[in-house]
Amino acid sequence: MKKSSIVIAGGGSTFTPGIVLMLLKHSDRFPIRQIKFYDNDAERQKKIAEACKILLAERAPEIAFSYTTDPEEAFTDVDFVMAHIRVGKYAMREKDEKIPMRHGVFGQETCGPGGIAYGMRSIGGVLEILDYMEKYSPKAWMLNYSNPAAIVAEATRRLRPDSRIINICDMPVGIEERMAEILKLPNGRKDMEVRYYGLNHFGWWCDIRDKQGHDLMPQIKAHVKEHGYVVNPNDKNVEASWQDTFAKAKDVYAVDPDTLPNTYLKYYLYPDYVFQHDNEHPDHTRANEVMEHREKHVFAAAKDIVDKGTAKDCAFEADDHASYIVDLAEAITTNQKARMLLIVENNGAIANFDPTAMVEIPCIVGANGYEKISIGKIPQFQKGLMEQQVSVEKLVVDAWINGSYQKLWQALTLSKTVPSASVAKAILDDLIEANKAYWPELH
Ligand SMILES: NC(=O)c1ccc[n+]([C@@H]2O[C@H](COP(=O)([O-])OP(=O)(O)OC[C@H]3O[C@@H](n4cnc5c(N)ncnc54)[C@H](O)[C@@H]3O)[C@@H](O)[C@H]2O)c1
Ligand SMILES: O=P(O)(O)OC[C@H]1O[C@H](O[C@H]2[C@H](O)[C@@H](O)[C@@H](O)O[C@@H]2CO)[C@H](O)[C@@H](O)[C@@H]1O
Ligand SMILES: [Mn+2]
Repeated sequence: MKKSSIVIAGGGSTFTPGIVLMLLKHSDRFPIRQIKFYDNDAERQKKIAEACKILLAERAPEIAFSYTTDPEEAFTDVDFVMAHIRVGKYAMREKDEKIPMRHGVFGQETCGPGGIAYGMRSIGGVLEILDYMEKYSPKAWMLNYSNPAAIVAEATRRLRPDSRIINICDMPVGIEERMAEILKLPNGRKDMEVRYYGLNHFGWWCDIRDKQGHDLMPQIKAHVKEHGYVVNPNDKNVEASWQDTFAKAKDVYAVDPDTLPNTYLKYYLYPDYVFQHDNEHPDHTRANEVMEHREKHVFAAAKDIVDKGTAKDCAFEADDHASYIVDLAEAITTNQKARMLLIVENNGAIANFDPTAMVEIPCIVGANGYEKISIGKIPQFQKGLMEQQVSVEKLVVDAWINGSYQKLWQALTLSKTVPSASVAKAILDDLIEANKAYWPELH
């Protein structure tokens, strides 16, 4: 079987070790000849890369490994670019989450004003690495995790319509794993076949069946009605804020019991609850939790490997976040025709929704990319919510392309998470100040 060459863009990411371990774990179905890391922060990347260098030398010496900040070195001779950059890093995520709070609106990484600010930073960064890929490895595929995936996907649709980029998200993967646990399915989520529709971080399951075609929705709904997506309330491996999110799915589900919701809908259906909950500790948001936990844990594990000179018994862990990107790469490499949720241009897959919208729906993935599964007409409730949200995302891309203050004010004003045009303007003016080093100049 063909051996692939991969560059991980955002090599200094806290998720990089998990992806490397997942790649090694699945090397039988997706063999690799080369792994490279690319980042624009040499110091951050070096800490992760030097640890992964030791791990790979010990566990997979046949794989060529290198890391660089030089685009030509990074993007030459690759089959896949696995992209998970965070433009502005956690310092800017913290601002995305805290600035809206000053104005009575919740702050979040990818949703509401925080997601809009993040999108205005990410578009340039993702286009830059996509252009590097097309320059140095034009036949490669970019498998993009960089967030906010909805805005990044709309920007690449508009500005790089012919690019070989597939935008993905692992939130449905994580929720489906929980559904499978609720159902006690032996092979986890892979024992399910789902129909799902929406935008990224803004979607619903409308049909879930086992491989024999039996309807699994009633049993899952009965659980979610009582417990949300919480499986074990005492699971020490789940951070408290994530446990809250899984529990809140109960109230999100109550609004439309005909479907099962993505957890992110809580931000749009209960923005008041989220703000009140987060405003109990406005100086300590999710970004602070991630810096105190995941970032500290991953970089401490990397340092431990380098200090000891071995990755034996190291604390690096693979996670489901990584398996999805491997599934996608394998499906393309082996023309597997695997059924996967992707963020793709609608073009009629959802019959009564904007054909140019980037929607998250099941696709069949093979060597030439993907084919969309037809969803048909969606209900008025979801259609109305999605039309508002997709318009926000499109206005953000308009603002980025045209350097338009007016369009970005409209995007914030239109968001279901912002109460008025005056609050939107106050948040916008603060975000402009904080993002001077990252956003295009607005006029
Ligand atoms: N799509 C999904 O479902 C999903 C799931 C998890 C994480 N993510 C995303 O993955 C990304 C990484 O997350 P993280 O928490 O590990 O972030 P992180 O800050 O730990 O790592 C991001 C890396 O990207 C680098 N970077 C920033 N701008 C860059 C640029 N212009 N070019 C090259 N490198 C650049 C940074 O230096 C950093 O090393 C984020 O965008 C996050 O939102 C997406
Ligand atoms: O607050 P964070 O940085 O921990 O998570 C934000 C991301 O959350 C989702 O990804 C989760 C995924 O759903 C879960 O199964 C597990 O793999 O961890 C991931 C990262 O926590 C979401 O899909 C991403 O877009 C967010 O960036
Ligand atoms: Mn996601």
